[in-house]
Amino acid sequence: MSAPEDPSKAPSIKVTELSYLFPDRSEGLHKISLSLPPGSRTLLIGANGAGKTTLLRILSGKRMAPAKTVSVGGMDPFKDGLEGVTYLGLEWVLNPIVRTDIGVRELLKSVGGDYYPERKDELVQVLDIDLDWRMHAVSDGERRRVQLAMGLIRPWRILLLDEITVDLDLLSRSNFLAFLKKETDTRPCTIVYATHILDNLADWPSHLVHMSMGRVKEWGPLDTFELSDKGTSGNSRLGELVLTWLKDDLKKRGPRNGGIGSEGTAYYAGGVGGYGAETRKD
Ligand SMILES: Nc1ncnc2c1ncn2[C@@H]1O[C@H](COP(=O)(O)OP(=O)(O)OP(=O)(O)O)[C@@H](O)[C@H]1O
Repeated sequence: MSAPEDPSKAPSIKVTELSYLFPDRSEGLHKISLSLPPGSRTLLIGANGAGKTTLLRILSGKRMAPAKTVSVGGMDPFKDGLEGVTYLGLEWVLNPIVRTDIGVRELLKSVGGDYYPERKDELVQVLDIDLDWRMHAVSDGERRRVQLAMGLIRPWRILLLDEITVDLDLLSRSNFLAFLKKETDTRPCTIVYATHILDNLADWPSHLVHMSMGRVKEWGPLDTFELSDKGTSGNSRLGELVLTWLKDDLKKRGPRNGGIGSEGTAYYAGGVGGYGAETRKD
């Protein structure tokens, strides 16, 4: 067994005045600055469309940022094609191989399971995976657990997670988050996790980043945020804080489509061609 590595040697993430235009010239990110220390676990929070995926894709080197605006472990992720950065997002989730008639053992082997047998065994246990499953015959959540094991077997230095835990049941997700926390505590690695699900997350992050409309509105270590007194547990206090952020962001953004909804359009009861989810009983 190799000697344990020093967690303090983890890479940091530094973003300086980063603005980003999409190919259609619309603005994706506006003057973002962040400094996430080695070994940090950052929660990236913001409404749909806030810019979380855009930022994560830049950090992973999948999109090019202007020179000197992004440094991951001292390198430019796009130019230097970073070794050790794992980005797990939608494209990765949609990889069709995980829907074919293939066994879990074979899949895990194909992503380095034999090179990292201890990590493989730990992930199989943490994610409660049956090595005899065949991927065309598992549930969505079981498939996602296998995918997570596949993505995490190689010992990454930076992990960028773009809400890929939605299919996990509460216990699997909780075990998974505990595993990630242990990783940052015991080896040099740093995590940024974009999520809308705050269950069991109160004690997880070291840092919070709040994004809205392509900007970072506030960020910093968790203990610098004032958590609401309304919730009794840490979980609901984090939830209250995020709810306040999102309501405020929505108010600042204003209604879409010139506010036609506020002029009486029936969104739910009947909605578009009776597609609405709510049923009026009167
Ligand atoms: N290729 C593109 N060209 C133009 N605009 C885009 C492109 N991709 C995304 N956008 C827009 O940029 C904004 C930010 O998108 P992004 O995917 O980063 O949001 P997000 O915070 O990850 O949202 P979600 O929580 O829904 O995943 C959205 O308004 C989206 O419509």
